[in-house]
Amino acid sequence: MMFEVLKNLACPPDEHPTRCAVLKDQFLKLSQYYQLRTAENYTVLNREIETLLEQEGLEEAGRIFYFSVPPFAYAEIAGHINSSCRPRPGAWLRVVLEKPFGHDLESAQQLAAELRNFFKEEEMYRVDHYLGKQAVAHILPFRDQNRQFLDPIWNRHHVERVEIVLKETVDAKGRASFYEQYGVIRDVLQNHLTEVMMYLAMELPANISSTEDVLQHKLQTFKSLQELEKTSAVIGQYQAYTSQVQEELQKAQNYFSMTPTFAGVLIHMDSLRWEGVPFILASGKALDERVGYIRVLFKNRAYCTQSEALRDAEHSQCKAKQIIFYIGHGELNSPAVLVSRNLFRPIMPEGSWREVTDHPQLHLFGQPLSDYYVYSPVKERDAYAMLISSIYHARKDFFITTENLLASWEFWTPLLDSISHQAPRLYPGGRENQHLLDFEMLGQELSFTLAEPVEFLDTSKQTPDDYQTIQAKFRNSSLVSAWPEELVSQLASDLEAVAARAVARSGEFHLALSGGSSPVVLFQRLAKHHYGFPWKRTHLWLVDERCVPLSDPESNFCSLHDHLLQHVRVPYFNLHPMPVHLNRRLCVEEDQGPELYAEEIAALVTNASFDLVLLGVGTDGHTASLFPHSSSGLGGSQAVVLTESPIKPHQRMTLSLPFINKARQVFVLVLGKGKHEIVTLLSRVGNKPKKWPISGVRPSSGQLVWYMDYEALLG
Ligand SMILES: NC(=O)C1=CN([C@@H]2O[C@H](COP(=O)(O)OP(=O)(O)OC[C@H]3O[C@@H](n4cnc5c(N)ncnc54)[C@H](O)[C@@H]3O)[C@@H](O)[C@H]2O)C=CC1
Ligand SMILES: O=C1C[C@@H](O)[C@H](O)[C@@H](COP(=O)(O)O)O1
Repeated sequence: MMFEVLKNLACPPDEHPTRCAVLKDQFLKLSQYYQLRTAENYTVLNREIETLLEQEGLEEAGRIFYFSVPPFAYAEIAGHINSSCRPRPGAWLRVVLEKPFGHDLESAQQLAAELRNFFKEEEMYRVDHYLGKQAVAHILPFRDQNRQFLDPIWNRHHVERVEIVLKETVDAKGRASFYEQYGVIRDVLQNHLTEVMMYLAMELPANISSTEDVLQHKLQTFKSLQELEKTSAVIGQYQAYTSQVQEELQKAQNYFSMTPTFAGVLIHMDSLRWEGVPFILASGKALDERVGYIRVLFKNRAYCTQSEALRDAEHSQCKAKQIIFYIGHGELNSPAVLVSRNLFRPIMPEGSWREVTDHPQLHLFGQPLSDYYVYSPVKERDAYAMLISSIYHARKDFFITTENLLASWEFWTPLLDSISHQAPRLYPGGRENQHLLDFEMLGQELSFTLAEPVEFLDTSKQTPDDYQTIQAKFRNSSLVSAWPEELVSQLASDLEAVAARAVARSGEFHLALSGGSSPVVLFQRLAKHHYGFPWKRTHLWLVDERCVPLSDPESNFCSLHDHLLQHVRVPYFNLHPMPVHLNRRLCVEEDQGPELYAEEIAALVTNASFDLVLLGVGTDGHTASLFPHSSSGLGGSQAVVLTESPIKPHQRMTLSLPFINKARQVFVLVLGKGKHEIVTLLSRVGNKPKKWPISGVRPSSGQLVWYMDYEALLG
């Protein structure tokens, strides 16, 4: 058995064959093979270690246990080590764990909790082998040693974008049982590429050798990551994957895997340094080349007057400016750090990195190699060799702590959930992929640049007579129905048309908007597709508000700000948030917030009649913050009232039903299967606002239009 293992062991490429044979021999002498199944097996192992130490007259420094076992076995093995195999007091214990460390936040928390029962944090070494790769391990030292050059430019004013990429030519053949449960985001992006991103984006600690400081700065960066939406990612799957899964997992011929083998994800950060800078993470199997790199591309604002022929070719300010940490493989076929010559000459540690000056006729990222200062390691080292040596030296810099791990899962899990039923784009694999997987950024969203070719379309996704918008009646009012994207696009266009008519008529447009999740897609659509919208003439009012500070993420105004206002130019004096936060108190009756809002409306809106009110519907039939059996707002003469919601946050401020009914137009947006039941019920009931407040929405002299997607309408 040991000989079999040894046959497959290789020494580093620069090790002389004779010395390699000696090393293997030594390794064999020091190795013993035990099968560890029962608690007794571990007790025997412990006894034998102690006997051996005694025989050799050695004092034990410590023990390393390397868990090269599936994660389901972790807890059991950890328990045995803890109870029977800990070294004597004074000697250390180090356990090495390999990913996967969970599947999502919940499973990672569970695994972490199980391990915590047996090991202290400092005893655990969670491996992310990318942190052992030389180019990655050099990011922080590079940033540290080149502070003088980087300080002014390592920020949103100078960085155009950051790309962190791991492309592979291999596919998942032979590993389907693992890969099918994980996919590329869990396999590569959640760990390797995220860790690299942290090294690039974190604030640099004064002392980069302080593991604790590095960790704290990393955690701070995790906090600044903007939440990922479904539209933050594009996913693909190589065509042969499903048949490999069918074969390896003995699945039926009609089994289709939804596991992505390729993903591109767009990440933004809410930090002073990085706000607005796109971080693009991409990885995939069965791609055209094997390469890993990190590319920081700087903005180029120079205009060069002289013709190209007369410019200093290497240092011209008109050339692209970039810093590349080349992880390996690809055209260079070795790790490297490259800095555009028109940026600065980097300071590199002499003993471990050397400058490469004989440039082959290579082009890297659009530039000849001679345009860069190029450095490569003096001695190439395997990532695992570096990590294992760190374990011996108790250096924890390159390992993943529990906090770090959970912060990463917390960030990725919502995206993983939101795309779990999304069909990945199929790609043929290798060079044949051509431009199929190219993607582009549009604001906060990513999309493939090419439309999906017909031969790859998954017919199960096609919808009957789709993409047509149905015009019909619902509760005797106009109904527009379509698939969600078309519906929202129609609603946004109709809204712009209403705005244009109102501005033509009166010079201004008074629009009252609801909160909650449904209008968010509309806000995003308006922000990104309606550049002719008369925002300067638009007054924005709130239909309802939660009694929280306006900066609270629960606040409707905050959501309106994040998804719409920050992208368009509405004069600030045309913004009318509800006064829920007065005298440092939230919705206190004596503060008379509702009365103040009603006065503001009366002062600015002709006849106190909004041009357009946008509403939604809750599954219980509530609309605005008017809930079933509410004691206020369903009748009476008040324009604005305080109400109680059955769900948190309970206190609300809302326009009243009679006041909503004064509007010139009311649009009701209803999205999703979850609303089908209430829609069916509403199609049958009359005017019963006490039971179902939405049923009382009947503008007295205005128009009501329902915008419902097919799932809400047809289930
Ligand atoms: N970095 C990566 O992408 C991947 C890492 N891994 C990790 O690499 C390691 C090895 O993976 P594979 O060789 O594919 O795993 P495997 O499923 O082939 O199992 C490895 C060994 O664990 C032993 N084992 C299973 N249950 C055990 C138990 N209760 N007690 C003691 N031994 C037990 C098996 O006998 C086998 O020798 C694991 O830690 C795994 O999580 C696995 C796949 C991908
Ligand atoms: O951790 C992983 C997941 C695997 O799917 C992937 O093939 C490897 C790539 O690592 P490397 O060959 O070192 O670039 O890493």
